[in-house]
Amino acid sequence: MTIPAPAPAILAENLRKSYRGRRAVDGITLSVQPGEVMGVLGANGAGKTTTVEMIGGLRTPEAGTVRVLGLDPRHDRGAVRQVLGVQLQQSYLHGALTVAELVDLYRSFYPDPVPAEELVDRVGLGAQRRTRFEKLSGGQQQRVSIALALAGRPRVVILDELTTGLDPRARRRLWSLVEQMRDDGVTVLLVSHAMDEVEHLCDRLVVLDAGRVIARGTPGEITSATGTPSLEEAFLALTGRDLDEDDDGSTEKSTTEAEAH
Ligand SMILES: Nc1ncnc2c1ncn2[C@@H]1O[C@H](COP(=O)(O)OP(=O)(O)OP(=O)(O)O)[C@@H](O)[C@H]1O
Repeated sequence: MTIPAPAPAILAENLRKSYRGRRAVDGITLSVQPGEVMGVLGANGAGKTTTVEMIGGLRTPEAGTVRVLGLDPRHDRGAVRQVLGVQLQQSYLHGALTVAELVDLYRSFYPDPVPAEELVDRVGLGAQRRTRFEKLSGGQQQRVSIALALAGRPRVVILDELTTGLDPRARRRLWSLVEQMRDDGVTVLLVSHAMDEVEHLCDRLVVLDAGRVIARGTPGEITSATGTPSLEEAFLALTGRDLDEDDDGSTEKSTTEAEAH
């Protein structure tokens, strides 16, 4: 007897989105299995944030479908909010509120939230509980937005640029947090620029370039498919640019899918 594969925790098919007539996301399909940590890697402007915002129901796709645990984030908003936690790149949080007030506010959205103290301690902000959000450092603000994404015990989490701008100790702390999520069976979609982060945390990844998936697989599968010794060199070989270079869509590039499996 064959055991059927579990339904994907995230399924996005043929997503498209343009801004002022220019395609930012051009037919992206990805699926993430329950409990998997999936990386979304790409240079600046490759379409990573637009993709995960569509998956999170924060942006409306021009075409394509999204399901999170079988739910449509745009039509089943209430139900999706109970199972999905989103940490966004830009923070829309109210600067005058303290960490404790923000945590209390977000906890109030859920029937069985994580206790406030545990949430704040998990991201290492116990000492900043009474500090206003606007007075925190960039890294501390990022950690608040992660704590808020975890407030409702989500089964699926989207993390956009988890550790950008953080010092090495803060990065390691957040990596442990993601490892803990994985141990708890949480599905994670992780947008990143950082090769070491993706290699360390992700079971599989998609590489985006100019709004398309140009490679997918485990970090090992992608490096061996490109015949390169490291993920960084695989990325260079696939895109012809390094991760700090902007993707302004004006350069010529391969649009062939280098599927690693
Ligand atoms: N609100 C917007 N209005 C107009 N253009 C946008 C908007 N958001 C994104 N874009 C453009 O769409 C393209 C993809 O942007 P997106 O933010 O999705 O890429 P990204 O891979 O997340 O980049 P980064 O790593 O810099 O965050 C870029 O060319 C960007 O300039």
